[in-house]
Amino acid sequence: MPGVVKGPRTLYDKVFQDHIVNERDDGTILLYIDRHLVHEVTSPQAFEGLRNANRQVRRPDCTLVTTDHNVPTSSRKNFKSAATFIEEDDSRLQCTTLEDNVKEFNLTYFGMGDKRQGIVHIIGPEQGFTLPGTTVVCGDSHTSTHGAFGSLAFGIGTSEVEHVLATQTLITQRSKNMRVQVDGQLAPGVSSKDIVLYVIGQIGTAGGTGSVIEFCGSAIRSLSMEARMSICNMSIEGGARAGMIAPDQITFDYLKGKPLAPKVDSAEWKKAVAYWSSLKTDEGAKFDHDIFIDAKDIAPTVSWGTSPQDVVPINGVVPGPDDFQDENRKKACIRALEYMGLTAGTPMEDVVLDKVFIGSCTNARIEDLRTAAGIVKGKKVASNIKRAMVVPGSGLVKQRAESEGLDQIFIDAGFEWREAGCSMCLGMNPDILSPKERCASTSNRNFEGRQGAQGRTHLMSPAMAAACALAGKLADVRKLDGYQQVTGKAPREVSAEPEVAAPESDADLEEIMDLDETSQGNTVSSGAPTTSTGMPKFTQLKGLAAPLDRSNVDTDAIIPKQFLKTIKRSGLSSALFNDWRYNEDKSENPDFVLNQKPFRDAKILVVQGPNFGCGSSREHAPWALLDFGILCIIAPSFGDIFFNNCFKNGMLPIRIGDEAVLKKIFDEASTGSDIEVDLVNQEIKKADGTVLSKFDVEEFRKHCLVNGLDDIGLTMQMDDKIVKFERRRTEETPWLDGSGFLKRDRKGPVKVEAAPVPKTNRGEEKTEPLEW
Ligand SMILES: CC(C)[C@H](C(=O)O)[C@@H](O)C(=O)O
Ligand code: SF4
Repeated sequence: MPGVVKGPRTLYDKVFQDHIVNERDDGTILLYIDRHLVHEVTSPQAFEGLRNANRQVRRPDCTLVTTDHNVPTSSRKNFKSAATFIEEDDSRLQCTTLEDNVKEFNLTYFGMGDKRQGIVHIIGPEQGFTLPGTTVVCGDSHTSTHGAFGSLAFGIGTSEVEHVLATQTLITQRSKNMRVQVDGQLAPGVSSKDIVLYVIGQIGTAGGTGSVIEFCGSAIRSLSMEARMSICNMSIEGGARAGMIAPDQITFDYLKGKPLAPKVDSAEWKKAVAYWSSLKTDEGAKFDHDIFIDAKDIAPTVSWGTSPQDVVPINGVVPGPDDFQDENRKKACIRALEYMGLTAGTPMEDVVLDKVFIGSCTNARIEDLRTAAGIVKGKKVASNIKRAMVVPGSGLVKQRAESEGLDQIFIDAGFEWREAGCSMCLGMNPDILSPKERCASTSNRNFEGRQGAQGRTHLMSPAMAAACALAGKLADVRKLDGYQQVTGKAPREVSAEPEVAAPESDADLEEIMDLDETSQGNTVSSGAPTTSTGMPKFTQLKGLAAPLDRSNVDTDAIIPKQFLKTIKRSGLSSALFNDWRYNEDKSENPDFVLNQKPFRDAKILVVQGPNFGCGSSREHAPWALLDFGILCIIAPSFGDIFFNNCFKNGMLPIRIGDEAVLKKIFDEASTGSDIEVDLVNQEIKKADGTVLSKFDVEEFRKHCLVNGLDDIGLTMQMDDKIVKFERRRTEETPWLDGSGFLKRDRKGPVKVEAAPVPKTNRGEEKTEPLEW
């Protein structure tokens, strides 16, 4: 694990260091969190945990809540309340539970009746809630978006959401530093989405694992804030913990006039800009990994497979297994071609589409909509396209687009103009693909089943999606007349006036601020368990180990979206690996390992391919594994958030990097013999006691697992240190205490007394002391 940095520091080192409340000798750090965004999918169990332990939200003034994943994007003309508007029972319950929680815990909430409602990663920047140099978290993997402001922003699981709500801190470790430098001029037709797809194609979906990526270079500096957000948004698809871009004049100009940013030209603004300007990587700072990219090598890029690393230039062809050296990638390619219904060697431009989706937290900002509208203006969507949708990222983006007449351009061309939400990015709402439908999408994930069971997703930029809609197949935007006017802005000089969308005028904001902040009342009470479930001690585990020969197993595959609409942690076992475990007629797929005789009772999963649990932050993935009976996963590498989430649930993920050793364990597991995982001695053994491998585990995590400790209770014992940190924060960066509408009706930060006796998640009193 990287240690404290002496000498020149990176942007990440600086922001991280500025938020350390406490550091243990083993590198476990208590990190202060400035900004917490909350949505309906990953919060119900967290609020329930607070309620069960009689805890409050420590900083309502630093917490902003909205609803996005479940909301229908149909017209809200007759909207009265989420309770009456949302037809689907589980979706409605998740949204109304959120509304109950925001009322109970006194939080600021943009509900469906509020113009500021939208995708959580669109509304944070839009409101100036996201500011340079802050730590930003959300129970959502695309929190990385906010790193475009030079903040350290990352996704967390639901247990960590609860931890932040209760303590405004997180227990974490330092990440490695990775630099992706993109220099030169982007060619016309090439956008920031193409940059990030290209980068992921180069580094792979595990390329950034364990790292925070700093994006820099002249091509990045020339981008607007919205374009930068699209890049940082997808750093998670490159496996990184977060993506960051150093703040500059473009950032400051974007923030001017935003409701929650310091007032322009006030003393606070000047102080803030002086601090923000210091947030740059020092000359000579060390990066653990360095990637250099020449912007002119990037063409409009599209995905062909089921992982965001499966990309080619639009004028390329569908690759085949022979194009890959690595065995895991060869196997994954065969699977992906079959799933996507593609044949190696087919020109990408020959691939015929069914649907087009312009939306998501990657590309549903005003600039994205302007670009797409510029392409389709005066033209028509091809007749073979069954449905083309534009879904603005927030109510304010929608309002702005309508004031510019973009809605009419889209409607005239044959697009549907929708209300704000996540929509078809993952289809937790009514917007989904039917089986085998092929979609051009501006979203960020092309995993199996992501946009609908058996749906086929091709990722691309808004300009490209617009061009595809017109062509009815994958198309090269550069072949359309006049595309340069819309997409081919020459990169700006760094010092030039930024071409960012003008901030909302004060008059607009006044009107917006007068809107009712809390959504309409509802009467559905939470159905979450009233007692917490608890975390048994983990010392030794002996049992069957199921061998799984797959790489890049994403959390969408571990538990698909339709099962996330629960407000409980339990009962998810039947949903585990749903699309692999069951056939279309719901019968069991006999080829899937967990359906095979001995492995139905597996307690351990041994995964042969890398990057297990990549993608979404959904803690439902470890909950489903746990509910099935699997307490330990052995794999070459893991997605960072999933890895973390396991520990929070008393589960042990073990990294075995040595291929030969892993093969030995895999082969032993395949025989159906028991395997023993001895956490105390950090050994994996055969049933007869022969040691197959030693393994590493961080000391603090081991301590918590072995003793079944609840880290919220532990952290609350550190209240004096948190209070001291907050005092300093108020003095040095006063703009971070609640301001604007977040201050309304609040008399300063809420003070929470430290719990006298720490309790476990299950409410048992703990006796095990821990030295911080
Ligand atoms: C629901 C949420 C946990 C998830 C995420 O973490 O990314 C979702 O936003 C997604 O895009 O899959
Ligand atoms: S990735 Fe999609 S589902 Fe996830 S937050 Fe963004 S828009 Fe919503």
